[in-house]
Amino acid sequence: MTTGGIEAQGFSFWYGEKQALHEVTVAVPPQQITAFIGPSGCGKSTFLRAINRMHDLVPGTRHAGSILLDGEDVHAPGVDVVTLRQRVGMVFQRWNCFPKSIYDNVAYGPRLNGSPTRAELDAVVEHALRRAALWDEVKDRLRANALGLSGGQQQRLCIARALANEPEVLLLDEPTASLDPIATQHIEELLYDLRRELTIAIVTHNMQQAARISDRTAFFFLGRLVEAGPTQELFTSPREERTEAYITGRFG
Ligand SMILES: Nc1ncnc2c1ncn2[C@@H]1O[C@H](COP(=O)(O)OP(=O)(O)OP(=O)(O)O)[C@@H](O)[C@H]1O
Repeated sequence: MTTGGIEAQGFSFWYGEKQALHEVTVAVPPQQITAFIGPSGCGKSTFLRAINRMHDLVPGTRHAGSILLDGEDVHAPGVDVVTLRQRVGMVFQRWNCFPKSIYDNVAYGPRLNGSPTRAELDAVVEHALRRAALWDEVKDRLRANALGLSGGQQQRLCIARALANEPEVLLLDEPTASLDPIATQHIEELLYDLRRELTIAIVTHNMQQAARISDRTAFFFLGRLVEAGPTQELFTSPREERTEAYITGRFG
């Protein structure tokens, strides 16, 4: 049985000559939310994107070490990147809905992956929208253009689009940074519920958010993982001086 557990082992990453990550070793356990925090430019997004190989298309990048998904190296030869990205969904700060109907946004992945019947597709779309806590708001206008939804609704639609592929892992890169507090709260509640079924990793600049929703927190600084552990422990009794300085606002 697959669980979606992730383990990075001595993972380093370069953009050309620039080394962005230095031997990161960290676990992202299943059925939990893991938050990646740290000052700007410390490598959080680089690490998140490496998990589903978003860098494959960036020329001049390379890595060393490994990132294991269910014990298998995501960079191993023979790994099918399309399948990997179905298993590991990604949501960005700036929601990126397609200029299509709400229905077609969610149906996009399942249509790409097979030839579902209309009834099957209807069921997948409804299930994904329900899981993303959006169904009640859009069920009467599934044919309307997604770009007419509010920012918070579009972000939940992007989550529904990822969920329609039945991923094991959901990666979110500052998903609420462009949202107002109410829309942010909706997303946080949604992630909190989804964590029972998925492995969730979230990059956030908002330490209150990390403290509110995550089970574990990993603190990055200058491309290195400084420390990782249960969120409450990390925030109340960090082991490292640099972690304490960051969470108490002394830098960053
Ligand atoms: N495409 C790229 N080409 C070259 N360097 C890059 C590229 N993307 C990121 N970097 C560099 O890699 C380092 C890590 O960046 P990354 O975006 O992972 O940090 P971050 O912690 O997510 O920052 P932020 O919180 O500001 O998003 C930075 O020095 C950044 O300038």
